Amino acid sequence: MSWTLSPADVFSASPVVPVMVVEDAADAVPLAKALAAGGITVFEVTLRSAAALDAISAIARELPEALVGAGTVLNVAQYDAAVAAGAKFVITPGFTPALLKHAKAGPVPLMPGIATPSEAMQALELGYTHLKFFPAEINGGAKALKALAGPLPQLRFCPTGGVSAANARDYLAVKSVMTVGGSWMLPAERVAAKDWDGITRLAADAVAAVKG
Ligand SMILES: O=C(O)C(=O)C[C@H](O)[C@H](O)COP(=O)(O)O
Repeated sequence: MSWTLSPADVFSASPVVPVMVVEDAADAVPLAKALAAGGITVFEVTLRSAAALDAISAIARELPEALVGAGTVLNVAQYDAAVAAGAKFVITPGFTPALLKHAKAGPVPLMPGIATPSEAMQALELGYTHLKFFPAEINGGAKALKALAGPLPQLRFCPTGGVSAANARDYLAVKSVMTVGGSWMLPAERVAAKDWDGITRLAADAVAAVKG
């Protein structure tokens, strides 16, 4: 692999990764700046909106010291598009062998989503050790992840999906968990209202919550 960054660099850059859905590309930079003011400088922009690639480009350009990545990447074309837009890492909800083989030869790290031991083993077999546990809470939460990670100590995880200020520390207490992902610090209604100060407060609260 000739990735410019290691997955460990990404997972260790912040104890919490905000999962962003950006509907209007003009919101991308103010939203990223609001999160940065709250102490979070790693961003996962999901490719679930038409504005996502423009949002990634804008954040990469305006906040060069931050780490902006793409989420919800489902196939090789989206991996390539995310890289072209300036994504420094890629996260997926699940994986296909084709996508993992493609990303291995690509320039930026990919962290595949898994939910079962067999999926974790397949990802490991394909050379991937830093994985997203998704959807985390509905699959049994921190207890389930601890049990899953037990026989796979070489793996590291970012649980995402249902993570909140209330349970983030339970996940981070699991030895294999390096960071958690979630959208709780940027509720859609606050983004729609351009309540950047409110989002800064929620981001600061999230950082305080994960640190305990
Ligand atoms: O699209 C992806 O790749 C995802 O990561 C799915 C969800 O957007 C995150 O899991 C956030 O989930 P919540 O924090 O529960 O809102």
